[in-house]
Amino acid sequence: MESYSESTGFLYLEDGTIIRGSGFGAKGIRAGEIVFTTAMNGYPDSLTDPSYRGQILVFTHPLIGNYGIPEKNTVNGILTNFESEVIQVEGVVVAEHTEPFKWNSSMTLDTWLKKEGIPGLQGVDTRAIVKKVRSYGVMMGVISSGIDFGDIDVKKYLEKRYDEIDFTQYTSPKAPIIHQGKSEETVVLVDCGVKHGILYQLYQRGFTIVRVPCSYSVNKIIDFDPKGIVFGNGPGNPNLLVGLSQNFREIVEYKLPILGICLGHQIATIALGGKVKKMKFGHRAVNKPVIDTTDNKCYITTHNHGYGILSKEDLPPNTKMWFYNPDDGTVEGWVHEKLPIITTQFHPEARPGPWDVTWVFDKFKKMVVKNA
Ligand SMILES: NC(=O)CC[C@H](N)C(=O)O
Repeated sequence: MESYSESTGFLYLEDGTIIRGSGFGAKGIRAGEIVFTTAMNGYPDSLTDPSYRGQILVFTHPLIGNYGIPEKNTVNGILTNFESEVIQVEGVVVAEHTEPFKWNSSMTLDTWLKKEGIPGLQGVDTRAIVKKVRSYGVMMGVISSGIDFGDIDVKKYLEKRYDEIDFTQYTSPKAPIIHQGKSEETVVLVDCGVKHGILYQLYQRGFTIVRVPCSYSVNKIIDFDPKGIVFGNGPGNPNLLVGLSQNFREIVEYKLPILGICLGHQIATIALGGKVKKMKFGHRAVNKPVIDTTDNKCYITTHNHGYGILSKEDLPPNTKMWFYNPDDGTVEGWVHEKLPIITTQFHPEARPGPWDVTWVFDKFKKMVVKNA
C-alpha cells in the first residue's frame, strides 16, 4: 500500500479567511475560484473535466480517494474513464484523503496530484467552506500544499480574476482531431475543452467526430461537410467568448442540426440574443433535478456550471424552455422553434453521474438523420 506524506497547507479565501490543514499532492501554491461539488464519486472524472480550469475544487463528500486512480482506458482515442488527459483543476480540497482499496487502482490520489503538479489540502472542515460560499457566493482563493501562510504574500496570487480570463486558450485543441466512427455521418464538435464522455456518447451513435479548435472559422468547419454540429462544454465566462458567439450565428445560417451542451448551451443563448449571467455559487453535483417541460417528467442529472440562464425572460427570441431546475427555477435547456437547435445546461453524458438523460444524444442523432 502506498502512503502519502502530510505537510503544512492552507486555503485562503479572498474575504480574508485562512483555513489551515495538511497539504498533500504536489508542493505548491495556486490561485483559483473556489467551487464545491456534492458528488460522492467520480473524482477522477471531475478533476480531469476541462470546465474546472481556473477553479479550486472542494469535495463535500468526506472521504475522497477510496477507490484510487485507475489506468487510462481509451476506445478510438476517446478516454472512457477520464474526461481529459490531465488534471484540470488548480487545486483539490477534501476533508479526508483516503487510501484506496480497489482492484483496478493504479495509484493514490496523492500520487496522481504529485505527478501532475497539483496541490491538495486535507483535514479541513469542507462544510464550513461550503457554508461560506453558499452565503457569500463563489470567491477567489489560494491553496497551498507544503508552504506556510506566513512565508508568502498571498495577495500577489489574487491579481487576476477568474471571470476575466479566457481559459479556452489552455483547453481547446490547437488543430483538428478526428475520431473515425462506424458511419459516414460526420459531426463537427467545437472543442473548448470537451469532456470525453460527450465524445464517447457521439461515438457510440456511430458518428465520425471532428473536433475543431474553438476559434476555427466557419468556412473551415463547413469544409468537413458536417451533418450536425455540437458545441461542447468548456471553462470560464461565456460572455468573454465573443468570437465564438459570432461563429455560432454564422453556422446557424447553414440550418444544420446543432446540439449545445453546458458552455455550448450558453454560447447558443448569447449568440441568439439571450442572457447568461453569473450564478451565486453555481450547480456542481450528480443529483440535480430537471423537469422536461414537454411531458413534466423529472430527471436526475449531472451539473458543472457557474453561469446560466437565470430566468425564462433571459431566453433568446424564438426559443422554448425545454428543461428547468425546480430547486431554483433556472433554465436547463431550450429548443428553437424554427431551427434544428437543442441545448442543455446539464451534462447528458453524465460523467460522473446517472444516465437518465443520455437520450438527448439519440434525439440529436434523429435530427441529423432527418436532415441528411
Ligand atoms: N461545464 C461547462 O461547460 C461550464 C460552462 C461555464 N464555464 C460555466 O461554468 O458555467
